[in-house]
Amino acid sequence: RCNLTACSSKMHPMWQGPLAVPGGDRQSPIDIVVRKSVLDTELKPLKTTYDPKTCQQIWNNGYSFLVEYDDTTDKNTLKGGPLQDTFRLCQFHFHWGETNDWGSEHTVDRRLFPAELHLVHWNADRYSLFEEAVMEDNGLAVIGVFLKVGKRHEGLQKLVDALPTIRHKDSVVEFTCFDPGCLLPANTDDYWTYHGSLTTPPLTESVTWIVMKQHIEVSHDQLAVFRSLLFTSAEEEVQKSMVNNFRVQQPLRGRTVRSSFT
Ligand SMILES: NS(=O)(=O)c1ccc(C(=O)O)c(S(=O)(=O)NCCc2ccccc2)c1
Ligand SMILES: [Zn+2]
Repeated sequence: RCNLTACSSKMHPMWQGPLAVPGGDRQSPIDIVVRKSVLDTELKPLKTTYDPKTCQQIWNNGYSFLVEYDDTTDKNTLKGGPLQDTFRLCQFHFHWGETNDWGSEHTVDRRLFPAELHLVHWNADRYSLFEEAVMEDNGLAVIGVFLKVGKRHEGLQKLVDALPTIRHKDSVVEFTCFDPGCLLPANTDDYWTYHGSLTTPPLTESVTWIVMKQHIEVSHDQLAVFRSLLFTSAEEEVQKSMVNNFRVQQPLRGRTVRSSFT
């Protein structure tokens, strides 16, 4: 519901995105230069409430795979942190590389991670639909969590087991009882936050980004299953592995990245 793919571009998956984006001075992702981030003591701890029963489906949109939630009630909310309003979870998805050497969208002091999780929320205090919020200043709040290769993530396995059933673009399967909270790191009090954009078309500058300092660990094998997905639909003759579905870092353009920790 919250994901009518805005447009699937034929260009290489590593989004360059349209060169001239309206405004274009708050694009994402960015490199987070730790020593240039500014401690903001007003930043509160994040408050997330997620109800696993509102998980609806998992699908391959030809760019990533999305796990979608019922966002017609306030069952899955994000509050606090840098946010003034209550935001509702619409979906979460990942970005990853063809090898463990790269794959994340944000970097920390130029350090790349093998993958990055994005939990997409929209401002339900000000807007009635995701589609409205996505076009508005601060209409969205996305939590970013870096993935590192290490021990197997038990909570992720249910999702990994569903991926072979959505190998091709536009395939959807019912997916229920999944708690997105299990994908957050133990410490959600330490994060960086800045004003940016979607990293996929329409690249709208409507996102308050909240990037977790602490990463989560997944196993090599779990990440390998991400790479078994395809960008292409079943009918296409040439099948292309879904890898490197990240956008390159964008200029900071004078923005300040705030930190909730020293
Ligand atoms: N990396 S990111 O968090 O910026 C992001 C990536 C993918 C998508 C997506 O919908 O595919 C999304 S989305 O769920 O926000 N949808 C954006 C496309 C869209 C625009 C307007 C209406 C519906 C969908 C966000
Ligand atoms: Zn994303």
